[in-house]
Amino acid sequence: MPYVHDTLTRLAKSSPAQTEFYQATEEVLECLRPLFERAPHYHQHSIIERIVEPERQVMFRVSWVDDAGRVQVNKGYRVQFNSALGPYKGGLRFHPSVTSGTIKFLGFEQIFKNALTGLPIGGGKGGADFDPKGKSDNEIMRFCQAFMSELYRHIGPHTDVPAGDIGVGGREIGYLFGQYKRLTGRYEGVLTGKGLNWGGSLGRKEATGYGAVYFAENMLAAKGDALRGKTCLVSGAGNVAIYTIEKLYELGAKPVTCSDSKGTIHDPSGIDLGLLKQLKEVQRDSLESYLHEHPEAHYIAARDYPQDGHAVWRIEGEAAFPCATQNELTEADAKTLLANGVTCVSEGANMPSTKEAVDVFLEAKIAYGPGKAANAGGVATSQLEMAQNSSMEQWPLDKVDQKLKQIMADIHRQCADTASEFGEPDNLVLGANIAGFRKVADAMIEQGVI
Ligand SMILES: NC(=O)C1=CN([C@@H]2O[C@H](COP(=O)(O)OP(=O)(O)OC[C@H]3O[C@@H](n4cnc5c(N)ncnc54)[C@H](OP(=O)(O)O)[C@@H]3O)[C@@H](O)[C@H]2O)C=CC1
Ligand SMILES: O=C(O)CCC(=O)C(=O)O
Repeated sequence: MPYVHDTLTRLAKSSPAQTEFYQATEEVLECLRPLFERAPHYHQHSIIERIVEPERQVMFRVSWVDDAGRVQVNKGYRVQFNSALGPYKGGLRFHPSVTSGTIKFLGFEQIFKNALTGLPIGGGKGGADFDPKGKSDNEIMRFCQAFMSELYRHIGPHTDVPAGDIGVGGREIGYLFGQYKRLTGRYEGVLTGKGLNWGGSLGRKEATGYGAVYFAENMLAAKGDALRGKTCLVSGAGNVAIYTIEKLYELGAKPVTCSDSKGTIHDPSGIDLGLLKQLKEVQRDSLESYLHEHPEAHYIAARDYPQDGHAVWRIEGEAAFPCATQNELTEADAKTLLANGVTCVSEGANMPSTKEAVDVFLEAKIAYGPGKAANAGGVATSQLEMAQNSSMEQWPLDKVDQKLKQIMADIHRQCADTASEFGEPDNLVLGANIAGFRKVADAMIEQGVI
């Protein structure tokens, strides 16, 4: 299929050094080959050439004053990738590793993820190379205010609705919302993940992690299995990891690991969830402090990780939930997971498995849920927050959770049905990419050349 190859070659030339973006586009476009054979009209409308180009990208300077009175400067980004299905929707990431390529890969993934939810949301993403670690609350506030002082002119409840991602949680959304309100004079649903007494939705904080566990339960049910009684490996120790662990306990599984950027905790008796929340949500402390309360647990410092992978994936378990960051699970890790008896991998993070690791999972035909399907519960619940904001309601937790459960079951069904339609019933990567793409591509064709 020359145009898949040509598009990838052109991207590699026009977006040099954007390796994560290239990785994400290559996976999607390669999966679309069998669809293009059956439906040549997508090529006639140049859909893939259009879909890999963001509709709009803004890059801006963020200047702010630290506690010592020094002026600090960061780079800010918002990529408004595709609005065929609705207003741009996607989180903001504050992390020192952020580049324009990171934001583009996340925005590209978001297009298909949001389409899979079946809700009217387009794809976008943003962020900054700002490191929230070690900053005071006042410094975080001044940074967020400076960031929003530029971003506010590009967003709105019917245009583009940002939310959280790595380094952006309830505290940051609060400061960003306050500054938007001050600059525009409008109290409206321009961000999601808001505080519960000022427009937030019950269940949004928990939704990504809960959704990744619901997705795993759906994948296992299709194979006549369940999470109950399984030992589970979770990476990360942030929003997604914490609520993955919480839901695993609720469903009768035993999560035994978590990790942050400095190291991994392995607690064979099960992660102490209350302590994890205290350390990460309240104290913003390193995971090493877990040992003060649980000296019997094991701590593996990042410097002692295997050369070719991550410590979490070398521990024995039956189901795995990568919930930290991109490319955190290598080919060697994937092989170790299989050798240790893992039969289910559900990705809470975005693109956490390298391409080679994904190939290992697909080859083995285990229950493998790619991030754009398995972690879609977060953005889906953000859309439920938008719906509550526009009708000036707040729904009870039960209602939000029931909707989340249904959305995750529907996403699983769409991915599985589409995979079967294309002759690879176990390949949910193929299913997710084709099912998401078709919705966006059809809408783009119906809306004309824009
Ligand atoms: N929040 C959401 O609703 C959604 C998030 N996601 C994805 O889930 C993943 C986690 O996000 P979230 O939990 O919100 O973020 P948080 O900032 O709450 O937590 C991130 C966790 O991952 C660790 N981590 C981050 N970057 C690295 C790195 N480069 N190396 C090692 N560890 C790292 C952090 O360690 P430390 O504590 O040391 O910083 C932290 O424990 C991301 O891939 C995100 O894109 C996907 C869908 C929705
Ligand atoms: O809730 C949202 O709008 C976006 C969540 C997100 O960033 C993601 O799905 O990766």
